[in-house]
Amino acid sequence: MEGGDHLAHERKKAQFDVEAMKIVWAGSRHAFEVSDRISKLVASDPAFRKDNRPMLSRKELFKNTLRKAAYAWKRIIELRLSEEEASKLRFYVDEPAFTDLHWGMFLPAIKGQGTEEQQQKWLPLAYKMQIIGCYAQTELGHGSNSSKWWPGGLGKISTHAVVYARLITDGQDHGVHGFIVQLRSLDDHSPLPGITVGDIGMKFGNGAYNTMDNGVLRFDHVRIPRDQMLMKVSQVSREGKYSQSNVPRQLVYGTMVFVRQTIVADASCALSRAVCIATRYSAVRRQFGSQNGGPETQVIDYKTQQSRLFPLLASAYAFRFVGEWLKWLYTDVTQRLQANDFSTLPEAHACTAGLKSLTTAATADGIEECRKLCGGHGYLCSSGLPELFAVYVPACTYEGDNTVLLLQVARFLVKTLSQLGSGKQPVGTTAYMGQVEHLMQCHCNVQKAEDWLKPAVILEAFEARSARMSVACAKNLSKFTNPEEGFAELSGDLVEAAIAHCQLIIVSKFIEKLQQDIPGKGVKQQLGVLCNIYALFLLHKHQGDFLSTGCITPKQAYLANEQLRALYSQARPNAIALVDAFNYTDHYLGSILGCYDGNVYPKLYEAAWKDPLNDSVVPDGYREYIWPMLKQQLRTARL
Ligand SMILES: CCCCCCCC/C=C\CCCCC/C=C/C(=O)SCCNC(=O)CCNC(=O)[C@H](O)C(C)(C)COP(=O)(O)OP(=O)(O)OC[C@H]1O[C@@H](n2cnc3c(N)ncnc32)[C@H](O)[C@@H]1OP(=O)(O)O
Ligand SMILES: Cc1cc2nc3c(=O)[nH]c(=O)nc-3n(C[C@H](O)[C@H](O)[C@H](O)COP(=O)(O)OP(=O)(O)OC[C@H]3O[C@@H](n4cnc5c(N)ncnc54)[C@H](O)[C@@H]3O)c2cc1C
Repeated sequence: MEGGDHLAHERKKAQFDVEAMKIVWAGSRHAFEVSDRISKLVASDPAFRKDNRPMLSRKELFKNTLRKAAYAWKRIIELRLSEEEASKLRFYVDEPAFTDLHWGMFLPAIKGQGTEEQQQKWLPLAYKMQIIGCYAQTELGHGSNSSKWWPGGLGKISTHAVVYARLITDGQDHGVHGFIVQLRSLDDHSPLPGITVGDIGMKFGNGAYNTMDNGVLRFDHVRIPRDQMLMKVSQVSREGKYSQSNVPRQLVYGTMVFVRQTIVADASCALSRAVCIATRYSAVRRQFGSQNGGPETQVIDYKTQQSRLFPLLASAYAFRFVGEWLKWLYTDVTQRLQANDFSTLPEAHACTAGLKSLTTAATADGIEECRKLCGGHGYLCSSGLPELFAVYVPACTYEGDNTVLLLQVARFLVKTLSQLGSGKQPVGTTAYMGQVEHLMQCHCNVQKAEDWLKPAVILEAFEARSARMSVACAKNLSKFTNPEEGFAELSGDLVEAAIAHCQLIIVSKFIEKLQQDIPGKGVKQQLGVLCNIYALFLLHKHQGDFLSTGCITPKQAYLANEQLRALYSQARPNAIALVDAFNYTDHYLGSILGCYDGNVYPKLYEAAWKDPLNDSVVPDGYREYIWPMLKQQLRTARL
């Protein structure tokens, strides 16, 4: 079948209002309209073409990124785009670039840690891109005194950086502080005296993250003017005297709380993109299994395909909603900080760190699973999945290695439990710890599979599992005379307790979302199915935790799996419409397998001929290497 909508029959099966779901996914009608308009603007502009990326050399690739970034900036100015629209435009251009760090970390670091005066001086320059900045924290080796290594945008483009370094005055070390440092001349871009700077080299995957100039930086007797130390948290006077404002020192790391929150939202984008590709292709692809000469089975109808794909679809929605909530939490903590209320900072840190860890790990694994779900064609660059994986997978490492971040959550949990003894009632995401006595001995009362559809039943099982795992860690820790030694020894268990706590947060925020008024025929019902799939899939995957802590019985675990299978059947007719609700353009998806019309095979065939290897029938190198070999074989055969 040529042309037309090859997925039309699938779209007709939908049992809900897809247009209404698009608004839910976007977050609001306004967000949907902005996103829809800007994604189409980018998709229709040939300057933003991206299908040639895997074919380009590093130098060509990088120059191409600079061209796109400059052109994007020109369009932002010409069209007088708002900050929201400009950021959407960069998102849909879909190419990691120095601008991510300029807008995503350099500016927020100055806003969060600079004094009013410093903000007035630096922000206007940065907003107009008269200076370009990056965020330089990580070192080549351990410590904060070797060479900076990794910062994006540093290698070739940034004129300035927020550099994290130890502050020493009068021989006294005051720990790590942030400094604005000019790196390159604003006239000819050459490094300033005493500064060595360059790119750290090619990274994983062709194209992929190699559009970014991650860099190395060394200083040799470089003087930073005193007023370029970011002084909101602590100050050095003209006389060299060090003092601290009445705010927690942890605010120095505030930019990380902000960026981790954006990374959670980004996880839902990356995962939904992979899931959209795999779902559409699974409906297009047919394999054996037909009876009585009918059409072959669509692979999406195999239960095994559903049990791998639908939890990822549900996860994409779950991450979307927890990301929305995390944005609210971040806004709330920011407002409190402005009013000198620092009480919720530890929770905001634990939530952003833990959810960043969980969502990026699941998304990276999920993209790879989607590649496998597409069979052999998933391995082609034209499927879009190899590049998506290569670009995405460092999210498990940047902004804090995922294991290190879970250990931060574990510390927060242990501290919360230890404060129960002194009567401090936990609030927010740890409020359930207040019922620890009940959660330690409660029994799940599921008797039939449908009982697992009750939100209160699911919540109690997840709360009991998390509380019991944290309490077990706390009890074991108390056996050590040296707490740090105990923490190191038990770090494996602590990480698992942190995962249980963060999974509870995601499940509970999905359930809370369903308690809101959600307009649109059948929309809430479909989200209910996805919420249950997400929760029961986690329960099934981690049933060892639930069983070993005595939260559920083996029979109840069996019933949860039975209910999960029934939920997959309910999701099946809606699968294509649920991915259509992401409203992705074919340009953004960048995948032949995931194209909206499902006309996959002619497009794959056509794309193959565009590969540079097919420019000539006989390849370069034939005369030089193949022809002599063939002749040699001929002689050997004659002998
Ligand atoms: C940028 C673009 C954004 C857009 C994103 C969407 C699109 C994404 C796509 C592409 C863009 C990719 C961009 C990637 C950019 C990457 C940047 C980086 O990687 S920057 C470097 C980040 N580095 C880390 O995260 C290191 C991890 N380590 C830590 O976080 C450590 O905690 C530490 C901050 C280095 C401090 O270590 P230290 O040993 O000194 O102290 P700790 O014991 O860990 O902590 C002491 C107390 O402080 C509390 N704490 C720690 N961190 C924070 C924080 N951030 N906020 C608040 N509080 C914090 C900790 O809990 C301890 O508290 P107590 O126990 O004492 O109460
Ligand atoms: C693509 C990319 C972009 C980046 N961009 C930036 C940027 O713009 N600016 C910037 O400053 N940095 C950037 N980084 C650096 C990034 O933040 C660090 O790589 C990250 O924080 C991890 O630190 P590390 O590389 O030192 O890993 P390590 O800490 O050396 O980790 C190595 C291993 O040790 C384990 N480990 C480490 N510490 C502990 C512990 N305490 N307990 C148990 N296990 C532990 C980890 O789990 C990991 O398995 C970027 C990195 C990447 C890959």
